[in-house]
Amino acid sequence: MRGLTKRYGDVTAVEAIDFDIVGGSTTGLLGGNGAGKTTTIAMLMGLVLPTGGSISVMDVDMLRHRHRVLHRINFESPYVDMPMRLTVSQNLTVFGRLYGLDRLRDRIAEIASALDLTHLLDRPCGRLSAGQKTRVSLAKALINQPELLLLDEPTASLDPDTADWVRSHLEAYRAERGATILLASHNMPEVERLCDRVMMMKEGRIVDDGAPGELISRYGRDTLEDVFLDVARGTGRAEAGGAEVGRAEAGRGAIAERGGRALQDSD
Ligand SMILES: Nc1ncnc2c1ncn2[C@@H]1O[C@H](COP(=O)(O)OP(=O)(O)OP(=O)(O)O)[C@@H](O)[C@H]1O
Repeated sequence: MRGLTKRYGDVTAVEAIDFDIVGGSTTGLLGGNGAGKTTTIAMLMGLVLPTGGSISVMDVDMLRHRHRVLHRINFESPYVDMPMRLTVSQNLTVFGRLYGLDRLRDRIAEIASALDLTHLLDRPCGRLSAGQKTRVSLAKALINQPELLLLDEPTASLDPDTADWVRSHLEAYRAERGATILLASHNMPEVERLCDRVMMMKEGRIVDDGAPGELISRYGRDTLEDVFLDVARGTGRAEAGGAEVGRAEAGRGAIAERGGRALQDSD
């Protein structure tokens, strides 16, 4: 993404953000409510048109030719319901056809088995529990074996056991397929576990960027949750003038530098 901006009338949801994501990595997008995470992901998928800037996914200009790459991408969010009256099987069939998959019956049987959904295939999606719905959403998100998987709070409202199960499945999928994952989450232990790198968003900007361990040490904290609170509240070592320290420690190129500048600007 380069200079990516989204304005809704007077509200600037995302402001001139730039980032690259390395193939095969899992990147976390963190930020408080309204920071711009969902808008960023929606622009990546082409669901929301940016006000300015550019997006390239797997060398395809998403704003001009997204149809060339959408079949290699998928998305999951518990906030997006599947059609309620269709059964699990019907829903997966619809999405599988949208992706133009061959041998769709076999693929549905395979993914249903992997996600423990076989006994639910004939049940309408509106009659599933939250955890079951999440497993169906995940099946939909993986049906085309995406190379880029976009996840918006994939474990929100799940019990700890089901959430752990979903995380393990995501880890296994990434390891097996070498997939690239972008994950917006408010769950810090989840981000620490899954992500190689974290981008911190605040008021539409990326204000810091690094591996979870790097951010924790840069802010002089014990957990990513503490770092999150520092960024959200504008407190802590890096926010209180540590941007230079952050840059020097990071020394990891343009994005970390931009994070530092954004912090200085907001100071
Ligand atoms: N369709 C819309 N029309 C107007 N404003 C919008 C619209 N969608 C989002 N916004 C605004 O854009 C900003 C960013 O919202 P966004 O949903 O991207 O944040 P978020 O980081 O995903 O938040 P959350 O963690 O609460 O889901 C917010 O101020 C929000 O009110």
